[in-house]
Amino acid sequence: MRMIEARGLVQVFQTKQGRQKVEVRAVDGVDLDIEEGEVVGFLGPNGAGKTTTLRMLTTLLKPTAGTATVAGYDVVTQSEDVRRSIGYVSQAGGVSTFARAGEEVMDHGMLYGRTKAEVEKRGKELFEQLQLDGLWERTAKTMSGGQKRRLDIAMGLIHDPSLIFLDEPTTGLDPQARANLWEHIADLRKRHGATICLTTHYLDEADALSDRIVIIDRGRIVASDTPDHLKAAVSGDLVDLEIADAAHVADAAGRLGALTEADVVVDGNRVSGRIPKAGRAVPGLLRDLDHAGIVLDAIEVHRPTLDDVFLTLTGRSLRDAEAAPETDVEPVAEGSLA
Ligand SMILES: Nc1ncnc2c1ncn2[C@@H]1O[C@H](COP(=O)(O)OP(=O)(O)OP(=O)(O)O)[C@@H](O)[C@H]1O
Repeated sequence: MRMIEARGLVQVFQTKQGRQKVEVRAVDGVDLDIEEGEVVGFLGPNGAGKTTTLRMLTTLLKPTAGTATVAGYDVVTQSEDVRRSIGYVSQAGGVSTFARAGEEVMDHGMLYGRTKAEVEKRGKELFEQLQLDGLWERTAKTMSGGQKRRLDIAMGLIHDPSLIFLDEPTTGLDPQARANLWEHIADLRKRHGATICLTTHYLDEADALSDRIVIIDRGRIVASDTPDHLKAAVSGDLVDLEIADAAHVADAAGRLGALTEADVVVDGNRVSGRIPKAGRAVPGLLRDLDHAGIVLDAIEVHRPTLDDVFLTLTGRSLRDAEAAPETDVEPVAEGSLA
């Protein structure tokens, strides 16, 4: 079953910049098809439009233009049905600081029409699966960042949704808590066959969790494929040679250059270049260098990263795009359905 189908989704915010009214096209024509059981990571720099896309798909924001069905229901005309079918964990999280964790999760489940007995059973299962055992009676105020985030996820799952939206699930967590949460997210799919959409600006997170990565930049989808295909399609592997004798550097650069259409970079005794399928090409290169009497001090081969992919697609590195200053805008209106 197709869980998400979006065509031409657009979100325009009316904002003020000083006295002037300006329009921000936060999402600018997004088409998207997501099948049941897929884990899809939306990757892009701050302000790319990831959260806004998610808010339209979760019915929190009415699209300015375009259409979308989620779990088979239209996000505008059947928003109640969409909401019943999905779990949504926002960037800010949904748990209040002072309520007892177990009670709050149960209350949330009962909002979806589940009985007290059902939500208690399901809630306790989730606490165990998400390593929150012992915290049922505790308030979120006394929990660590990682525990709070896992509690947010328990809230998002209490009504057994088959489609889950996680907005930046691990932002602000330390590396260990992030790795732990990744395991839980991977487990959700394994145990429940859930379809998961998550947004992130962490390359390693998108890579580790997603079957498919949707790269978003300036409100548009610039690529959508498996992490391996994305990396293979847009850039070769980086081969970095350190030449023992400086007199051989130019010769080595020529031999590496014969394997690639990309530029070869020479820096002192180091020669590097991107070549497609390095695993296959490097043995031949080493034999060639050896026959020519060129001795290497070192060789390193790096698979392309998602940052290389982003750079090839947009001309900017994800890190530079993140660092770009945000325009200071004040929202005037948004087409909220809530
Ligand atoms: N309510 C709003 N009013 C005006 N502009 C908005 C509003 N919400 C978002 N924007 C703008 O829309 C653009 C997309 O924002 P969005 O939050 O969707 O990006 P994002 O990719 O999720 O980034 P982040 O990783 O920072 O959450 C940004 O330029 C943002 O400033």
